[in-house]
Amino acid sequence: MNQELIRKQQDLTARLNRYRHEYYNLNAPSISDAVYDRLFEELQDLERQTGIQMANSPTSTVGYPAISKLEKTNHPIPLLSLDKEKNIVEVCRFMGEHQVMFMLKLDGLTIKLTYEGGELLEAATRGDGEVGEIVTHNTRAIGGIPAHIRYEDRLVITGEAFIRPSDFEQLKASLVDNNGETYKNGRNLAAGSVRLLDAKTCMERRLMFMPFTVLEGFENLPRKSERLKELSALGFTPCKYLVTKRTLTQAEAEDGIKQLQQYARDKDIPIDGIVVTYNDVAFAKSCGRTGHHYKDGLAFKFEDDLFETKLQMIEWTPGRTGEIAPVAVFAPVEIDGCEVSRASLHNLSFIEDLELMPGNRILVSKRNLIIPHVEDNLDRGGFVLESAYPHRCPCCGEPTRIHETRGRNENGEERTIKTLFCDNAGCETRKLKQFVHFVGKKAMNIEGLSEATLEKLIGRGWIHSYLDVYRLDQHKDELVRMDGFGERSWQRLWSAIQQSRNTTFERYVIAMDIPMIGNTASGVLCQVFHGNLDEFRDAVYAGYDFRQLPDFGDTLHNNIHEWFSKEENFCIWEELQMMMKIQKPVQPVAENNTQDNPFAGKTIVVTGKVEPYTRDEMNSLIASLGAIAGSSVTRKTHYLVCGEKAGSKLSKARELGIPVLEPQEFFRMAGVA
Ligand SMILES: NC(=O)c1ccc[n+]([C@@H]2O[C@H](COP(=O)([O-])OP(=O)(O)OC[C@H]3O[C@@H](n4cnc5c(N)ncnc54)[C@H](O)[C@@H]3O)[C@@H](O)[C@H]2O)c1
Ligand SMILES: [Zn+2]
Repeated sequence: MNQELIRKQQDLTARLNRYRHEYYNLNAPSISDAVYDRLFEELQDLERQTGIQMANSPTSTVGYPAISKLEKTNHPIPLLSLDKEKNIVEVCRFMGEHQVMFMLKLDGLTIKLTYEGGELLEAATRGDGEVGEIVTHNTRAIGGIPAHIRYEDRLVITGEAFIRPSDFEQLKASLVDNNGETYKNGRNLAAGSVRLLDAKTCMERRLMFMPFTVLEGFENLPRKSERLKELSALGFTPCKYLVTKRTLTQAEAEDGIKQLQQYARDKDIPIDGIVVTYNDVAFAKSCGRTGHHYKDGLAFKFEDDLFETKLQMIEWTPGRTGEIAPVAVFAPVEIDGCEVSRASLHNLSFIEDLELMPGNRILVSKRNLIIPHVEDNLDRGGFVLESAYPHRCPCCGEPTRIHETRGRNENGEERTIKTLFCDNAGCETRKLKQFVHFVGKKAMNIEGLSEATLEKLIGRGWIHSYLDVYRLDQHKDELVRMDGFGERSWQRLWSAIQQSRNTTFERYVIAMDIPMIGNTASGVLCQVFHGNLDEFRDAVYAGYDFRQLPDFGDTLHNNIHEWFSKEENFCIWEELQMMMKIQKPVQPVAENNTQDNPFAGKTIVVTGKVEPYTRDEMNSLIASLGAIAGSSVTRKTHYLVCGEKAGSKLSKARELGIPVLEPQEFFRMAGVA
């Protein structure tokens, strides 16, 4: 047993160290802070049980050794982390009768500033607490750092460089991290920016600095809060804090925390907790330290939304493409007042990565407060892929197959993704789901054909193919005698079926269920092929390259060609059309326009405000010119129409050498001015 615990401890130490490298050096973490913190606690537990602590354990070291081209500097007074606490009762116990400061726990990157003779000598990051990186060159690019101060003695302060949440929202649209992905949060962007070699780029990141501790200087003042307050007069903006005047009740402590949280929201300051620290400098010093933190303070972290539970089983259900989707079934947990006991596991690779087996303790969250998600497995080890999935389809019993595709995982990294398939075209569940899609709102839109009704109709053998839906009247007599069905239901259903014959290019294409062709893609196809299904089909057989269309890539291109290459698909495509009346596209292509305007067949992207038009109106105008309205600037874009307050699309177009048109010029060329 002990051996097993030690193995687990070593695995977890190695994993957490990998996460630290991603977080501190690459500024691109692959797991959330909440999950990191839970694994950290798990490791602390294991260390207590085994009585062993590795020299490189994250529980006894700070940050991570920095690897970068930046020069290094020593911290004679080590810069440590903070002990974490989620329980307010523990926070009150920690405070005891001491005077404490409640402070914002700023969420950015810690910087230490050293001044001598009133001049800024050096700015450095925390690094591993003993050795940090010199980032003095970037101080001019960070708001809130005075270069000269009216204080002649040596002054050393620590504080946080951060990006305001509202600034981050704007910046993230145009920036990517080390992996070429958009930044997940402002802390990663702030950390990446402070450590840039080039101050000019750093300047664009709108960083702010707020000091929270005076390490050296103002030695005559006995309290931390007094020393911090002095910094205001020198031109700094100290971190917001409250000082206790007497011992607080739990309710008062909670109230203080709420006040600070509200303050941070109002002032647009990013925080990930509240710091509680003894105010008396001499007493604080006497508290000592561990390898990880000083004992004079702690970080109260807001209750995260991770829930520990036990995985009971993995349920597998075939869908309409034949893909068999895994769902985790776990012991119910209450999240935001709802009981949750199931979460999608996406695919086989997701299960493999988490090494999930029934009986494991797992961490579950609700992402964006809606979708339950399995974040991590606390009991890894002993996983065997072969026993993780059913070798026969749970619906039809035919052998399953593992399908491998190149794709991206949750963090956007490219990798092989394994999915489980049932290839049996007659597999009942699969067929049922296909029909559900076929009659759905975006496809043929037949009201009254619920999944339950479809299941009955398929079960009685009345519908095998889509065509059978339109021949249901052959079974009318039996149908009206079916449970819960009657003459009136039949009339309603039959009239809905008849109405659905009057349909559009887009609906028809969606109903055919070509993988990944939904609303947007079918809309583009409708425009390009003038709402004409035959024109589209002919183009496919003539080898049309769909990659030239906006937002179409290799996958969509291949999906279309693959779909049409199957004879049974082609038959349905042709036969079903005979039962349909395809309406002309809503935006009729202005024939005379297409001939003599230069935009026919071109892809046009609009950015910024083009008064007095809304974006939708601009897109309709583009469509009426026989052109395609793209949503992002790529190499396939022909023109960018650039209105007021243009953003990153403009720089992208310039980078790619794509012609940029002023709105007036665009209207003139289009002949609508
Ligand atoms: N997602 C990941 O992969 C990953 C990896 C490593 C670390 N992390 C996150 O980082 C945390 C540990 O990192 P850490 O030790 O760098 O930071 P921390 O979250 O433990 O906080 C300690 C730091 O907070 C700063 N701070 C901000 N405001 C302060 C104030 N008012 N007073 C004092 N200090 C203040 C200080 O620099 C201090 O060093 C973890 O809890 C986790 O959330 C995440
Ligand atoms: Zn099957």
